[in-house]
Amino acid sequence: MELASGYVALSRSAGFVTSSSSCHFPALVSSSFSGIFSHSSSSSSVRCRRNVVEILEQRGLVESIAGESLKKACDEKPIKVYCGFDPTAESLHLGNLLGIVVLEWFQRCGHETVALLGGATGRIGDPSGKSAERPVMDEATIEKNTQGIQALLTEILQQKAVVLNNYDWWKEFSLLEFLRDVGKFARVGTMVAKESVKRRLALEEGISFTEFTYQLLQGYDFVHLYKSNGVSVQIGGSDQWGNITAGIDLVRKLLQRDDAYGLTFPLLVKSDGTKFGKSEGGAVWLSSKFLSPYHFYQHLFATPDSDVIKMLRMLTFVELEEIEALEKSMSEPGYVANTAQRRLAEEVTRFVHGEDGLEEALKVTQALAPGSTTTLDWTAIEAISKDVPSCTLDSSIVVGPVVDLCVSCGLAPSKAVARRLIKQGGIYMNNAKVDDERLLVAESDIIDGKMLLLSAGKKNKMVVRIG
Ligand SMILES: Nc1ncnc2c1ncn2[C@@H]1O[C@H](COP(=O)(O)OP(=O)(O)OP(=O)(O)O)[C@@H](O)[C@H]1O
Ligand SMILES: N[C@@H](Cc1ccc(O)cc1)C(=O)O
Repeated sequence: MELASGYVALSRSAGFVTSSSSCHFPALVSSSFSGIFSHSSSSSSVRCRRNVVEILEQRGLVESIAGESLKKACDEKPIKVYCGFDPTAESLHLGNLLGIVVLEWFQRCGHETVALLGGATGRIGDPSGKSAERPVMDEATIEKNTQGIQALLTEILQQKAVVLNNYDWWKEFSLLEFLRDVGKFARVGTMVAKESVKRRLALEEGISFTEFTYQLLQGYDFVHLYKSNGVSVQIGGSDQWGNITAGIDLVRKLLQRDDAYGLTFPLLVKSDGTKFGKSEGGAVWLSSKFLSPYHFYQHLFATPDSDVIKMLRMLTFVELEEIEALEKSMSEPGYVANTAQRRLAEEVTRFVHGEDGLEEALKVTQALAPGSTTTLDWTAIEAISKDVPSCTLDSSIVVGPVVDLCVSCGLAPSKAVARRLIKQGGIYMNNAKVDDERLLVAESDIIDGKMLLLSAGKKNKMVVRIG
């Protein structure tokens, strides 16, 4: 593992550090940080008085630490920590959520956080963890992606984090200034030895000068944030180690300060060992524009038993004792299947999509459960319509024989099939079984005059909107 010279990499595994409940930064408790050291009413959102690094270690959220005294520094006074996000897509995904969760832990322990948008670095492309050059993004895409990610970070972190964009300082930095003020302090030998560069140099394609310089851009961000915002800690996924230590080196050389630290967390992987990302397809997007809260909830609900406890530790703020009790109960008789998954899905959906998003996810889950008889209202159907096929029909077509409607909305290929399905008890309107093939759909069946839900069998659904 590469090290920023003079720094120690402390690899941790989850769960072996004993907890300390001593109160930190006592002088601040009663003033600007009042309220931080208390338990909130919900057991799932605990404001803690413990050392944030210890908490992260116990939850399996520490891969390596650069800087022996980080833990002590976190005890002494509130510090500022940052995590960067390059705008490589319009939304972040479940893997990126770890960085947000770690920032939130720092917040909850009384520290301050900065979420950095990589408006500049996104134009260069981080070679970390990549086996080929990143495609150059056009300005419009970078702008759209930056806005999408900014909105997401602000929403999830509820305006508690300061959100900055590194384009704001890079756009005014001339090449000459960069080479003289930053480049002069960077050693090519150290840069070439970074894992991200070594791996690419070993391949035929090699690495462009542009991506080779990426570590200096991220490194200088740390210098800038240290100088102008007092940020002394950078966090990131384990693949960010080289960039983070590059920043610590630059802080030492440019600012003659040795109190900059780094902390990396392990990459979140699926049960098959592949990482939650966006290249491998099926990204679990955090933005509801790309994945509805219902589908997001369902992804988490589908976590296998073998991973659910680890995910609860890493992705939620549920207390460890509660998670341990849940783990124990899973092997006991009487355990209701998926209790742990339900808790995971609820907690993470609430964190990402808020109470309203969770409510929507639960409503749709309930309404779409095979054979559900949930009474539907307009908001439930509206929520469902994001997740099941829908069509728009004139009310004159909707009102009339249900058999006709089954055909006109595309749920059944013919009236004969629709009749047979009704005889078999397989057609539902607004989750109520249709038991007479002669049934006429009335105006009153159209919920709020806007839509109705038809189902054929347990899984085939169609939202019919009135156009
Ligand atoms: N599964 C993950 N677990 C933890 N952190 C992750 C995960 N995936 C990405 N990250 C963090 O988010 C940063 C940005 O991710 P990056 O854009 O490099 O790749 P990605 O979004 O995972 O996409 P891809 O799937 O294309 O590799 C990474 O450097 C990494 O630190
Ligand atoms: N390199 C990080 C993003 C980042 C950008 C700038 C920074 O200063 C820090 C982090 C990534 O790929 O996700």
